[in-house]
Amino acid sequence: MGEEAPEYLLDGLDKFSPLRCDLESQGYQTATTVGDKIYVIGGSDDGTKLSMNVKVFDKLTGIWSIPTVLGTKPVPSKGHSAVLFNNDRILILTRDSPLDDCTWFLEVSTPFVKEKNKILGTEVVAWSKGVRGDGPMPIVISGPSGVGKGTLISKLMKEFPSTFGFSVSHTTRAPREKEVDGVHYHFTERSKMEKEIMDGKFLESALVHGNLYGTSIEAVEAVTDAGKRCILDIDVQGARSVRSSSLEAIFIFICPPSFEDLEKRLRDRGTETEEQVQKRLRNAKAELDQGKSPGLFDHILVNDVLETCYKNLKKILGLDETADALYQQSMKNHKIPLCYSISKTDQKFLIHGGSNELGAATPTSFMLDASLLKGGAPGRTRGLKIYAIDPLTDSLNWIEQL
Ligand SMILES: Nc1nc2c(ncn2[C@@H]2O[C@H](COP(=O)(O)OP(=O)(O)O)[C@@H](O)[C@H]2O)c(=O)[nH]1
Ligand SMILES: Nc1ncnc2c1ncn2[C@@H]1O[C@H](COP(=O)(O)OP(=O)(O)O)[C@@H](O)[C@H]1O
Repeated sequence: MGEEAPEYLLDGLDKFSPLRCDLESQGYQTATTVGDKIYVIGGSDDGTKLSMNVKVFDKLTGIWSIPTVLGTKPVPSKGHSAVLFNNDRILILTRDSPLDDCTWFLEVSTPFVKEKNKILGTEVVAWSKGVRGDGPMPIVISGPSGVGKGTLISKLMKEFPSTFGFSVSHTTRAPREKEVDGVHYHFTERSKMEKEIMDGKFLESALVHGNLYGTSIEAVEAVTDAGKRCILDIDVQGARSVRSSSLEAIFIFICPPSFEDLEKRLRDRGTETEEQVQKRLRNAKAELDQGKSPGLFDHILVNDVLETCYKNLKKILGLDETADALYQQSMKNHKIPLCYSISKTDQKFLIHGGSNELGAATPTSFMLDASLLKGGAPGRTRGLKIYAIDPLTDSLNWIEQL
């Protein structure tokens, strides 16, 4: 049978009891030891719900520090459990939370965190939300200026408004006439954006046609937090950066039927000066070459007749969402109980919610299978499986895979 998971509550901090009292009074809840460090998580915001702030105690130096926290932390809950997982991240299970919002990972020494650590020169931790199965992967769409990326994305968002969400990039270029700040782009100052890039807030950034463009981690998370599948419209350099990051995505490159068509579309759009058009056409040649780089794009679509290209795009994205909608519903209907015990066997966790007061067929115990995890910060941690346990037999008899 499985080992009992240690109680990663503040009891682990006996040695530092004055600090422990202080931490308790501030609402800190769990302390997890990873190597020479203790990660203390919690914090009270309004007295009823507990927040997810992080403090780190270095056992070697005896110094507490507040790390740089990347990614969006879980919303305040009525409490949480913390269990070390794979020695590089802490599994956080929030109490009294719907199944689609209960599993989080605080990454403390994953490759992403180590890289950011090196760049920023400070202690870094990163939040990543756990999602079941493969989850819908973000979609990266690239292609030269004027090829029709925006047009295709708008069609998709219009036809499937609750399925897709657009990752709103930051840019230092000036807004076009009909562009709205925060909707099409976050229009920003160069120095401000450069500082935010240095602070690790961006998933990727690139200089394109003389301006700085970039995808913030927050932009991608805002879409996934809304339960939508994220679409990124970024240039080939950005696609390359995302490809080499730990964010798993589907990469699609859009080509024009001919260079002449591209030029005509760009001019007819009428949003650029002649000088800018010339620059974009010059860059288009290199982009079209790079689009063919082996292993970079999963799919190449020619946007000749718009409707045909759109149909092919939908085919690639496998737009049968019925099964997913049913699944999402069941994830919302089931909840991790307020009180539970948690035990761990290899990479599986048994969350035992005790007796079911209603005596009804509502599961209060669950099994979380984390043996096939992939991804992680700066994106979601995918591959989780959650099973509800039959409350009538209270045995390891999975009634359904949620
Ligand atoms: N790397 C990167 N490229 C971006 C981002 N946002 C937009 N782009 C790319 O920047 C280029 C110029 O975009 P834009 O100024 O809107 O012009 P348009 O493509 O002609 O409509 C396009 O190739 C976009 O795909 C971003 O966040 N990161
Ligand atoms: N298949 C197509 N045939 C003809 N014109 C198109 C097609 N797709 C897009 N367009 C037009 O080309 C111009 C550029 O498209 P847009 O979506 O802005 O490109 P991008 O976002 O790639 O820069 C727009 O005026 C758009 O209406």
